[in-house]
Amino acid sequence: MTSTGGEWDASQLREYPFPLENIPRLDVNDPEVGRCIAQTQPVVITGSKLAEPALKWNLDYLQEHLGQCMFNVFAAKGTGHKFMYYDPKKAANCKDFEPQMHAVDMTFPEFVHRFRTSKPEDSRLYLQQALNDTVGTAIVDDFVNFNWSWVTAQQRTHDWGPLTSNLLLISMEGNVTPAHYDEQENLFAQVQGYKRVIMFPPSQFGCLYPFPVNHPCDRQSQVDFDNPDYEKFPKFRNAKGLQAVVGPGDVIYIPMYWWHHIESLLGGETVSVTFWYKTSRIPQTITYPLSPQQKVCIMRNIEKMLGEALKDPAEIGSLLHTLVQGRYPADTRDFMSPT
Ligand SMILES: O=C(O)CCC(=O)C(=O)O
Ligand SMILES: [Fe+2]
Repeated sequence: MTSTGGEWDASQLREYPFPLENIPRLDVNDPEVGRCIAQTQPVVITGSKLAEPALKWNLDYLQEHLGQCMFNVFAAKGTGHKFMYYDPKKAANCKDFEPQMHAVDMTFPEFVHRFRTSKPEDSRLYLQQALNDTVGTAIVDDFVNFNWSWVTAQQRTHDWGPLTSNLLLISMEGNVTPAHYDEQENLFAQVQGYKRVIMFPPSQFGCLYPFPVNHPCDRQSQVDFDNPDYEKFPKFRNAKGLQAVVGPGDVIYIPMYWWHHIESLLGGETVSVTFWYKTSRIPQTITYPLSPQQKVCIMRNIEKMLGEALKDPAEIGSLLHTLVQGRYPADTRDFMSPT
């Protein structure tokens, strides 16, 4: 992959053991964009002007225009660079769980000060704050001037549900959001700096070994991409990804249930804004075989149902093993194909 304008170079990209192909990069007026979204295939969209008023959102501008509210900031554990999300509500399910980051909420000027004076031995920071009406009037003015007509047309064309939130992400260079999938459609607008996005389709669920649904790290891969444990996660050898580098003005479509790993490249802070939409309504006719997305949804529901039925998440694994071992090999076609 090469940089289009020389703003980043390939030496900044971390090295991983899996093969990568490029995500298509298309102009907003290219009809192929609509086809990619309709087929839930990732695509980088240029020229949409989705978050154009935010292209000036560097730290100085934001400090001047953001309100005095407290912001959600995460600090990575130790000197680590990974920001693995976890659900504090599920932490009670795992007595030995040790989060890899913790929340350190602060005002924006405090964040900027810590950001600018940070030394290599300090914890890295990552601000992840929902854009709402407490963020200051100048920012609300910019927000109102986003290209809502384009994004709402996408929502309508693809029969998505309501917009649920816009997350403002301000990252230090070199921070990594490890591979995970979300349960919403995402038009992710890059406004400052460059991010590398690596994605894997939902069909690679088995290669990426997500944590159990009742674990605080639900939806996150258990595989450490920097040091994969192939004994524990042998199918990670079969993982094959797609990648793109997004810069100011680019929008990348991250379809629901698609795995994504995101690195902030070197060159100062990176700023992004997400547009998360609920997925489309249940189709009136279901076609078989089901899609990999539908199968992920079924697996999640089975895990949730077992958790509720057993009233103890620790019992789910042994029940599932008893259900499968010696009974259901990976391919049951030999003895279960209908005539
Ligand atoms: O940009 C990042 O670091 C993470 C963003 C992400 O996971 C998302 O938008 O769903
Ligand atoms: Fe995500």
